[in-house]
Amino acid sequence: MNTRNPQNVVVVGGGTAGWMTASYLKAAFGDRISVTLVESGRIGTIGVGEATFSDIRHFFQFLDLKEEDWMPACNATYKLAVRFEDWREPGHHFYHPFEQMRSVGGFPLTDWWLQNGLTDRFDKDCFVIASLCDAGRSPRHLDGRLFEQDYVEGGEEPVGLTMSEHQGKTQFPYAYHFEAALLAKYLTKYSVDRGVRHIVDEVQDVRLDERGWIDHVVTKEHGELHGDLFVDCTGFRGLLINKALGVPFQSYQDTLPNDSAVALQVPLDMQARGLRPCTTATAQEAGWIWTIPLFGRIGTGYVYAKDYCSPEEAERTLREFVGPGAEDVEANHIRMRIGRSRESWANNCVAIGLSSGFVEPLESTGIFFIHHAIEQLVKFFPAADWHPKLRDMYNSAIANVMDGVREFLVLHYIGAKRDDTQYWKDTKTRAIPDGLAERLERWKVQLPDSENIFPYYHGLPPYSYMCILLGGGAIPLRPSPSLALSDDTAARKEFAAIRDKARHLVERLPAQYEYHARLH
Ligand SMILES: Cc1cc2nc3c(=O)[nH]c(=O)nc-3n(C[C@H](O)[C@H](O)[C@H](O)COP(=O)(O)OP(=O)(O)OC[C@H]3O[C@@H](n4cnc5c(N)ncnc54)[C@H](O)[C@@H]3O)c2cc1C
Ligand SMILES: N[C@@H](Cc1c[nH]c2cc(Cl)ccc12)C(=O)O
Repeated sequence: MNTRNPQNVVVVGGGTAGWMTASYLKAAFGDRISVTLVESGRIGTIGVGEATFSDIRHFFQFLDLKEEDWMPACNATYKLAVRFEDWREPGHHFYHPFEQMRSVGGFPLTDWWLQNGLTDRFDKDCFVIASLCDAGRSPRHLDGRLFEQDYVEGGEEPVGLTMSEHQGKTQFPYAYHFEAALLAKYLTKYSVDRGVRHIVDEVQDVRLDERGWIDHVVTKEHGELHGDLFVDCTGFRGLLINKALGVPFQSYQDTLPNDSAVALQVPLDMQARGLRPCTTATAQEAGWIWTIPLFGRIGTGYVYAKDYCSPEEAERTLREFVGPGAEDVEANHIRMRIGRSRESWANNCVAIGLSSGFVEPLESTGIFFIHHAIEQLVKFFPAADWHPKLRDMYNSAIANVMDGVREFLVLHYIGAKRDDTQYWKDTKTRAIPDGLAERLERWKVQLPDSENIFPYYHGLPPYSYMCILLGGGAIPLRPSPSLALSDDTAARKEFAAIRDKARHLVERLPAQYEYHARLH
């Protein structure tokens, strides 16, 4: 048995994963551990404009960072939803918002909507946020007050819980868009100020001891770096976990074929164009394009499967989609490794970020995976005996989160009615993950609920599944038969209350640009 006190942590990699890990570990354990972060000055990071889950606010709270400090430093904006365009048919859009589903008489409002909705827009009938997004509103008034929701700011939200403990309690109404490279820079200062040793150098070799545990890494200019716990944040390379320790990578490519992306950062006049308070995912012939509105620019990119589209074609499509403004901007072509390392923690190495795993950025889950992994690392942090059960529980939690998200993403493709190209036709006949086929049959007669979705914590509540099913339009759905026999007065009242509230808020809330122009 190993008896190495895991107090000296070496983080290899200085992307979002590396700096989020270093800063969080310091915030959690202070000077009771030492943290060294080594990052290459030559090998770049995957720093595109990024979108998050709302849970990321717990990360910032844990580090005691305030929106007014970190947001301007990272060109950050609020994200109220993901807007899906053209997934059902050209010109159609729907939202997946950060807003809890109301229920009436024990049935979700979407069930009542299937029975007898006010309009043909489930999202506008059931969520206030859909109207705020269509109208480009900010979730805060100019004096900083959050618009009134089931989540009441300054209320009773417990602090110090992990994301999984928060799930299902309240739903915070927004997440963020920010520039990942700027956040990494911001967290570098935070970490170094709190004692993280920062080394800019390249790791050239990883030396194992006789049991196959990492003894030290060898750098080009700083010699050997010894540690007890090594965190692999080297991105798609997986330098420690895959290359040195030989942990196999399990691809998700059979069910999620998108393996490439081309990205652009386009400076735009937001004052003239306005600022959408959501991420947009626009379906394309061989994938989809993300549009992430940052303050002063948009981050945009085409995610596609190279079996169906060449990089040149993808770049051309993206540039046409963006229109004027991107002519002088250089495109960043990225090959994505889709899937996960079979184990993210092996011996004394924990992989966090892209080295642990990645699914395409369709629901902005990359940073959520990182945040979740760090919380789990703190929860299962080893003692001197490195009890293998702690490692096993960590590995199960990470595998479940990724496998669950994979299912949710696959649903986007089989649930989308679009089938006008070979790419979209093939989305309807491709293999799907074990378990999903059976769940789909259930959802056709009963909308997703906590009992019939992927059975382990993976960040997504049942209502998220409802949005994708109702918005995509390919899967035939029906209301619970019981509703036809029930009095729908209360449901009608709820639909009317949502419509009135949305109208009231659209009139009173400032435009997203106006709010952010004050903040920045
Ligand atoms: C196209 C695309 C779009 C995405 N969009 C989103 C999104 O909207 N929302 C979201 O949450 N996530 C998104 N992600 C995921 C997100 O970008 C990553 O999860 C996040 O940036 C973390 O990356 P990382 O730190 O693991 O790796 P990287 O950013 O690749 O960083 C790797 C680090 O390792 C260092 N390194 C590598 N080798 C060595 C070596 N030998 N020695 C020393 N250092 C080394 C590099 O210098 C670098 O600092 C997206 C990813 C892709 C590919
Ligand atoms: N707990 C996550 C999950 C979530 C709930 N609603 C949404 C909406 C979107 Cl667009 C993504 C993610 C989510 C969270 O609150 O962030």
